[in-house]
Amino acid sequence: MGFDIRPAIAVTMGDPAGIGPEIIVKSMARREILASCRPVIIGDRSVLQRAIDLLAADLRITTVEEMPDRDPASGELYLKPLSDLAPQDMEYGKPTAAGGDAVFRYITEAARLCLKGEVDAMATAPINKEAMNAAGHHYPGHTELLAELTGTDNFVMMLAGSRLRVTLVTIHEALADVPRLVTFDKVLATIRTTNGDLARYFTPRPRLAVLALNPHCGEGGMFGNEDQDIIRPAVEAARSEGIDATGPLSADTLFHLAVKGDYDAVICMYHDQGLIPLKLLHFDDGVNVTLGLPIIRTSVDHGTAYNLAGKGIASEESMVAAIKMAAEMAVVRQTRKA
Ligand SMILES: NC(=O)c1ccc[n+]([C@@H]2O[C@H](COP(=O)([O-])OP(=O)(O)OC[C@H]3O[C@@H](n4cnc5c(N)ncnc54)[C@H](O)[C@@H]3O)[C@@H](O)[C@H]2O)c1
Ligand SMILES: N[C@H](C(=O)O)[C@H](O)COP(=O)(O)O
Repeated sequence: MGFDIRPAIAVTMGDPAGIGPEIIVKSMARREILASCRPVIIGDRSVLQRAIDLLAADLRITTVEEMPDRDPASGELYLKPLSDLAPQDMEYGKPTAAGGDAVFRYITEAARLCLKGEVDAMATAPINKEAMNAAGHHYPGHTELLAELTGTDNFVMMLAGSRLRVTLVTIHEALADVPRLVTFDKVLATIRTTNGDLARYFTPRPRLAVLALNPHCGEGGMFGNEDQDIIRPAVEAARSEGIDATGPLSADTLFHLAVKGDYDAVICMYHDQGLIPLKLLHFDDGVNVTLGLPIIRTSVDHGTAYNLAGKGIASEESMVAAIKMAAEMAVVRQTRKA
């Protein structure tokens, strides 16, 4: 049994100075979005209207307090307004603390709506983390903020495209800190969470590749001991729990095999180990998914792109893919419950 009506998806507007509002408007003009879900934007009326005007989109805003239990009419855009930004706080390419505070409220409200079951999932447009921190909200990104809001200890960042999925053991960390943060517990927790949520939403028995930290898996200790001393035991522990994990595997060749189809996801030790190959293949349509949360959250795989903001030329493909994936995950969850 699926939904009686399409799943409700809260779409947070992202940094008002970036491309978020315009890629949302472009996405909402796409037939496939309304065919898959009932979106409600959490954001700012003036900023959204500016994006509609910029793109000359045939859309009109309906302000809502609660998620309506009917599909929007053709061209109707549901907006839950949470800010009323002044002109100086919505200038293209100029992030401000007021904008950073607004995005914090959009994300917090979307998470609350998900936790209360008023919407089925959330999809986020890009934020500027520096602006959010300047407003006093000290989080490296959405992922860590949502983990705190939902009381989640074991959360994992996944970026996914049709050819490759990567998950990360460490996320927004200085590279110099990574070796210290790659611990047995963290690697094992990442494998478990990746396995659990991939099985729940994407593929019944995930085949997981676990990458080495060092070149050639440390070459017997010549280039580091983490692979043999930490990652290998964590993979063995996961295998003893019945998880189909293999590793540590040399990162340089592994992506070639994963893209050929040998693995359903690649577990990477640090941000750019995974995100460089992912964005190389899927910059246009990749989706960022936070695994391990009690709610469904997806996002674009790119940032605020200030160099494009206000020009109307930024691609909406990743936003479209993120909203559609959130809706698909909500349907899978609903079907499982029934
Ligand atoms: N999900 C998120 O909220 C998220 C993700 C990544 C980066 N960020 C934030 O965004 C800000 C800028 O980061 P950055 O410069 O590293 O990355 P960025 O993704 O904003 O820009 C990198 C390059 O990609 C281009 N680009 C990005 N999105 C595009 C799109 N939709 N269509 C066409 N071209 C696009 C930009 O023009 C730029 O040349 C930072 O504050 C960063 O923290 C947020
Ligand atoms: N690491 C992500 C990327 O490069 O796409 C990005 O920073 C998003 O992080 P949050 O989803 O935590 O904001």
